[in-house]
Amino acid sequence: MADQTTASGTAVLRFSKMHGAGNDFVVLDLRGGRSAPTPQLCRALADRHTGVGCDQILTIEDAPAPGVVAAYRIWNSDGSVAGQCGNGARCVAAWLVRDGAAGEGDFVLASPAGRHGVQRLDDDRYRIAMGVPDFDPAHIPLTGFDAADSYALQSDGGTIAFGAVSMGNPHAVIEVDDIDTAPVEALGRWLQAQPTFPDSVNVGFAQVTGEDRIRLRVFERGVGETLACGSGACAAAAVLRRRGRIARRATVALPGGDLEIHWPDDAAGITMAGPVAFVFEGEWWA
Ligand SMILES: N[C@H](CCC[C@H](N)C(=O)O)C(=O)O
Repeated sequence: MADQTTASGTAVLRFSKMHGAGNDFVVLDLRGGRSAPTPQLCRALADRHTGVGCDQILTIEDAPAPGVVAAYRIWNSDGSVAGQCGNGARCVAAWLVRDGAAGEGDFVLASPAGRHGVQRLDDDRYRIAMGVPDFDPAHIPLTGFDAADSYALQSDGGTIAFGAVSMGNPHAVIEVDDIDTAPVEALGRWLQAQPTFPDSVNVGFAQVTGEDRIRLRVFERGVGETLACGSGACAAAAVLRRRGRIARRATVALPGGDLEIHWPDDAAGITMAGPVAFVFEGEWWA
């Protein structure tokens, strides 16, 4: 997988460090058929003491079909595979524009969650078509329940009510009165450990502050709490919209920044717009 070796023969892997609203990534260009990173390499790259440090590793890979500029895949900092990454999609888009691979105008990316239209809004802001939210429990996956707008589980501390949806990755959404006092880590870990989520789950804590505004914190699968979660913002907006709690356009305010979500109608895909940033380029000496 190395790009080159040092004079002493050490394998060198070039990477870009980027973030979208504080959700940070190590980006690897694997086009040309270079092999995917192992879970061990992902954990090493993600380590915030002995590695580069990131929430997820994003790989840029050869386009799977004409009309698609490139594909991307996602690994969490614990080495597990993720099916979607909204903030990461914006960073991949910006990376391809800077690389010259995306040409002018809008373009299409492929991910494990499907195809995604990309609109460049300006140098550091992109809109991604994130697909249609999937509420079918079998697709989340969520076991032991029929499809509903809200589910309930019994915990030692009482009943936990949540919504659930897939954006290509599993999300639970818990509506709270104040995200600043929500038990994000404790309840996030507890819900992730429930057998009802056989693939674990990303857990969003959402506070509705207006018909077009949500405050959100996300305890992510395979990472922990992140400063932002793009698919989590889409999931929270979809769950709360279906309950009639918010309008079809909403600003989702996360600790790392705001994302603009639009879900034109229930059968349509959700678009998510937000910032991207390049932080540095580097060489990883394996
Ligand atoms: N931060 C990402 C989500 C990563 C999801 C990952 N934690 C998973 O296992 O599904 C985002 O911006 O959508």
